[in-house]
Amino acid sequence: MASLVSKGAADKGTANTTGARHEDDNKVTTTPDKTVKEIPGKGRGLVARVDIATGTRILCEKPLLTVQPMAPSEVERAVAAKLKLLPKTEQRQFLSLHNHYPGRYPLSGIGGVYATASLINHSCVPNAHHSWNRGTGRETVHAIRDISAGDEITIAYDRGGPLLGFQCECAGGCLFTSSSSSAAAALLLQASDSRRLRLRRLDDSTGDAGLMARNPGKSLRLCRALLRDLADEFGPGNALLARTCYDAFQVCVAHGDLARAAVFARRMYEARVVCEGEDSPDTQRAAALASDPAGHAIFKAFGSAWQTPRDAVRPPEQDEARFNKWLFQE
Ligand SMILES: C[S@@+](CC[C@H](N)C(=O)[O-])C[C@H]1O[C@@H](n2cnc3c(N)ncnc32)[C@H](O)[C@@H]1O
Repeated sequence: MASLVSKGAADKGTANTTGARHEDDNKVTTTPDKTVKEIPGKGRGLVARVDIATGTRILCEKPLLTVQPMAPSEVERAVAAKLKLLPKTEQRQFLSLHNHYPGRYPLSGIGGVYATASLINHSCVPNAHHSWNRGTGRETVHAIRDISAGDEITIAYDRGGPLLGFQCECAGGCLFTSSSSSAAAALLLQASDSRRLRLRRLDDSTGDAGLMARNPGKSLRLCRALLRDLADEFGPGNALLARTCYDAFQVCVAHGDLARAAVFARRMYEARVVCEGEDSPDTQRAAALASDPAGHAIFKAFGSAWQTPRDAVRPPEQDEARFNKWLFQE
């Protein structure tokens, strides 16, 4: 979409892997920009060999194999059958991946089955984001922070906590918790911890359709608080940020406010470009909504009390304080 400022993979050039070359085309885990290394406490991990700028596509990979959804007891058999059909090198790659349930499910305990993406370890403060591109049928990994040569490339497996199923050794918040004794680190941790608690609470309430209908002003204020915390905690390109922009978009569009809805859709687009790339269906949908917010199914669903045209006059975006006052109706 020409009118939007692209900050994504297509424009970034420091690392040499781009969407143009698919990783599965050569099935190597060491490329000019990244390699596999032993990481203390985590097994193998993926490490950058060059500086990688935010928004760069690090990986674009087809699964080694896929199985249709079925009962858990049948998955083991289906995986075994598919595995037999793969070339020997790929069978070996598959079997070398980490198994979460080695005794019980020797094959299906190996979760995501990608030759390279499956080697990326978790961090509570990740520098990359992984997502499934349903349009191309590939898993993509994008840098969501600038990554320096020698840094481990990490993703967030989930929202952290006990669900991970292993003792997290990442250099993010949880490391501070377990081993840091410095006062500065303790302060950082405290700020980050309370932000994360707030994040979870806010995240649970921002998508509440009842609140959007009854009290859109409050809904928007919750989105504002969440967006601020998300940017502080995870940087500019994260999927939660895109989702929160979508919540704010919905609040506005459901009450007929196309001017603000268009701004939130554009921000959602910008966040998605960074973490998923231009070819992601969700990025493309965000771009379409930014051009035509009224095309959304819930346009004016809760009335038209906030009605504005898409191109209504607004403060200049460079004047951040004034612009945000307008955007969040403060
Ligand atoms: C998808 S695999 C990642 C590659 C794995 N390190 C390997 O050598 O195959 C996931 C497993 O890696 C390990 N792991 C990933 N992130 C970790 C972390 N932050 N701390 C400790 N172990 C981690 C855990 O054993 C986890 O079950």
